[in-house]
Amino acid sequence: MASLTYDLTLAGLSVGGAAALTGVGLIVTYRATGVLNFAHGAIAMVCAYVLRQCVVEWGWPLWPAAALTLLVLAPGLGLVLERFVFRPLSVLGSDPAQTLVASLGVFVLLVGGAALLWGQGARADAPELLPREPWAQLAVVLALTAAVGAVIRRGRFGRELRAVVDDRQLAVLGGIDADRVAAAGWAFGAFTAGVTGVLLAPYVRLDPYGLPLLVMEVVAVAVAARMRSLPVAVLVALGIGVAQSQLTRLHPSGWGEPLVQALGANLFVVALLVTALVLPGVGARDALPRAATARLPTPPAAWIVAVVLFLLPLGFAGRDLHTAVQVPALAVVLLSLVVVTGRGGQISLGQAAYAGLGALFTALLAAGRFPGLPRLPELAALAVAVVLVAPLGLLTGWPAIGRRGLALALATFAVGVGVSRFVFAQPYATAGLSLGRPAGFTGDRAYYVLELVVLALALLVTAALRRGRTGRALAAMRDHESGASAAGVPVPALKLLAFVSGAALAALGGALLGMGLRAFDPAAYDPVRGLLWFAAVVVIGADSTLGALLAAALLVGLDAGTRGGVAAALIGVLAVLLGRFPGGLYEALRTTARRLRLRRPTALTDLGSRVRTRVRTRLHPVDTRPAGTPVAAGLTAVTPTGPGGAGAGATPGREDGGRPADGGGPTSRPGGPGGAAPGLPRADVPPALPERPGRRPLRGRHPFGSGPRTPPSPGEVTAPPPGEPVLTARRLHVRFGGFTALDGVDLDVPAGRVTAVIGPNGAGKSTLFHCLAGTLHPARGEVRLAGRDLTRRPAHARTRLGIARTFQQLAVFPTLTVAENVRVGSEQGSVSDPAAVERTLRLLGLDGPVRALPAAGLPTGTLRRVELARALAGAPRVLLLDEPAAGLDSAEVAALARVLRALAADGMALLVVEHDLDLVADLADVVHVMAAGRIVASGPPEGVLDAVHRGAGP
Ligand SMILES: Nc1ncnc2c1ncn2[C@@H]1O[C@H](COP(=O)(O)OP(=O)(O)OP(=O)(O)O)[C@@H](O)[C@H]1O
Repeated sequence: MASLTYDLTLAGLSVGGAAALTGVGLIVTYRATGVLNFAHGAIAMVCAYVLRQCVVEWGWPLWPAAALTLLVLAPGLGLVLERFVFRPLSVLGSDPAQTLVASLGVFVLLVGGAALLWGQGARADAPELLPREPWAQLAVVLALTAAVGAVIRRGRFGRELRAVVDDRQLAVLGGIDADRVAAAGWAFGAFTAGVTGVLLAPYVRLDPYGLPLLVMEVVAVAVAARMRSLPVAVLVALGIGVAQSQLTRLHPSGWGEPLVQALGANLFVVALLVTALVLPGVGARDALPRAATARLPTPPAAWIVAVVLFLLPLGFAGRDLHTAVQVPALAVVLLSLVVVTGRGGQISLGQAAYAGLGALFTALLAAGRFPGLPRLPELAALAVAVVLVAPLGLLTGWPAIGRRGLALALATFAVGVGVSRFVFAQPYATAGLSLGRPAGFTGDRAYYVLELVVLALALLVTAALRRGRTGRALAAMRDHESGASAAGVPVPALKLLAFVSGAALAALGGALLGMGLRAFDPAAYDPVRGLLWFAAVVVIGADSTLGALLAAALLVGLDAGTRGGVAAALIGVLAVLLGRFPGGLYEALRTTARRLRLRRPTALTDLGSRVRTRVRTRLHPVDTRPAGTPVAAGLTAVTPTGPGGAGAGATPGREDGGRPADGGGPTSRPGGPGGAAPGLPRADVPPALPERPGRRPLRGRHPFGSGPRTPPSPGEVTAPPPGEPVLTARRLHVRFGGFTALDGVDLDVPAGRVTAVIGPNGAGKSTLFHCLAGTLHPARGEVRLAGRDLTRRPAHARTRLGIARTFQQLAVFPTLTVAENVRVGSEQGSVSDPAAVERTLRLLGLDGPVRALPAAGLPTGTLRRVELARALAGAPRVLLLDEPAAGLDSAEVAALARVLRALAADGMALLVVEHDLDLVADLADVVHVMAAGRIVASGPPEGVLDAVHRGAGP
């Protein structure tokens, strides 16, 4: 027994050593470049294949071949990837999620390339570099770890590496060559990948799909070490390796046996699930790259072409038709990614798991083997399977609530691998399972017709999820998650909806795929397929249904028409280049076509431009903008000016009757009383706003007056009269670790007043703001809206109850138009008033041509107005503004101040956190001064600001 323990420990150390090497390589690359290299396993596989090629095929001696593979090829591959893939991305200033897609692209490219070069079959003759007992391998691992640790801790390179990791830009300013550091990181990471591949290949299957996946399964080791500590990674790897091999000694009887066997073979996968789903995520702030989710309008002609192309196979016969049967099924699977990733902006690398579960459940139901359910005909089995798999979408939807970017990629990848290893690969679930086609559709042609019908239904579902209120809310969530929350979008519920509907669609497509092949084939739902499908949808245009159809046709058609692996290689190349063509392949083609058209003006385009110029002249009779001026900059000319419009002196007076209402005092700004400010509307007071002071707000009434009144819904908060606190905070305490950021703060935000909070950096203003907005929950204390306790309510719920906010860093939804941005705000608010959008657009001078423009690329001044309009469209009672003047010029600030004063005069409670004391003096009725987490002075602006100016304040 003792010798068995010893042997198993040795075997475990051997596996753990390879895993440790992977962990060390991943950590070094991540620390040097910020990239979690999903292609690590693929590099390992390529190196193993090259060594085998040299030794077995060409008969080279082992050690020179190994030296060439590990010391030249592997680091060279790393350098090439750094120079041609990842450095251009970092030069383009891309976000980390872009590099994630690129590294998936490299993975897919290398896997596809290997399949092309060496075929898809497994090789059992990989040369052994080191003896079978693990000591030599362990020595290599420990020596490498110690050397890397010493270099990082002591050498000059280590200092540079730490500087680059801490702050790349600062390091570059300090004279460090960050590219050199990144190149070294990539070269070393690729070297460790090569060593791992070469050491593992003789003991596992060497094939293009299996080995890379095996290597990536041990990513848990690096994640457990928080992508930092090399010793932790090595210890965790060795520990799991030994535990996994010791598990093989256990042989419980009954139902536990297959479970223990599965655990014994897959403990690294369990670790991956735990680290990805339970531990807090690494790199959790990255979103999906904008390029991957750009807005893609599809011309109707493209749809006609697609319909014709999808009908064509009905004229095929034999093998061609049999192959074509896979296309609609795969298209349905890819549509699931359009919903989850394209529209919802959520990374999902585990869709293959849902597709496979759809096929497996259908097969089990049709065979009468599904526990607790009778045998069902195929079509009924398909429908029930979809219903059963849909809630399993929570497996990835739930982690998505708190995770983004890399952390979400890892979580969804973990689910994909977990389902594959613990369900699809287990004989108890899949042994002897066949999957027939529905009666009446057994022939390929009839089955293809059935698939087309299902595809049409799936397209309708996808379209419904991408249009209207849900579609806009999903796009808002994709574009700016906290902005969407602030607009009242229930982000967690929406994420669950996206993943659940995505799982249902994937299950539907997966089951069709299985029926097409007349078998449940686990390999068809391998996690590597999940990565390939994700990359395919992203590169072709994630938010395009047509893109999904095209991707399906490409993936099936290319592999069938050429050698297996071509489609993967092509998708990989495109994913690697994704940073170069924003919006994906389809958008790149459209842009190129547009440019070509622009270069060759025709009589028709001349005529078109003349007509457009005439229309514009009529719309902008006094528009003297120079060519190229953004449309928004000319809005002043088309802004309607109703009673009280056109500015001068129209700003309502104050109840306090104190300071001049229109900036006439020493704090007044350029732009003048009522003067038109560029970028902000001349109509600084909305047409429907009251001109008399102190108008009392009406319950359920839109702040801009004349719109239809909606009766208050049950539970809706009633606004108190002006001057009375609407929003109150009592005894707020917030601690960050050992640091007290808020120390018993009390605050009242009264109706019809502008309340300002000022203070030095770090005083706690933003923390207080977050507590009021619901993005932070205080440890103690309470927040109430008109007496109603909101302390534990999330941000979107507070918005729905009447608290709107804007952000210091603009929170707009770039892929939505200006009008759609505002609609998102109106649709989630407590008062559902369709006219609110129009009135709000008019109020902020956004009702001209700019309303139809996507927000992306508009000037900051316009975007500030869009954000404010979005906040106002939900008819809030309280408006929280975080540094609203950030990024505006002084004329825009003056115009903004006029709008805000008008809102307060209409009864709204405004809270402004602001550094600009001139604006505070101009705008506020009450000023609170914060210092060290407390409110240290309060009062009217004159007294408080004078004290601050004299230095008596904090
Ligand atoms: N998430 C956090 N973790 C740790 N400390 C934090 C966190 N957020 C804020 N702090 C600390 O709490 C204190 C108050 O921060 P806060 O951002 O509220 O100040 P502020 O008055 O808004 O400053 P500024 O005007 O610079 O934005 C600061 O010392 C800040 O470093």
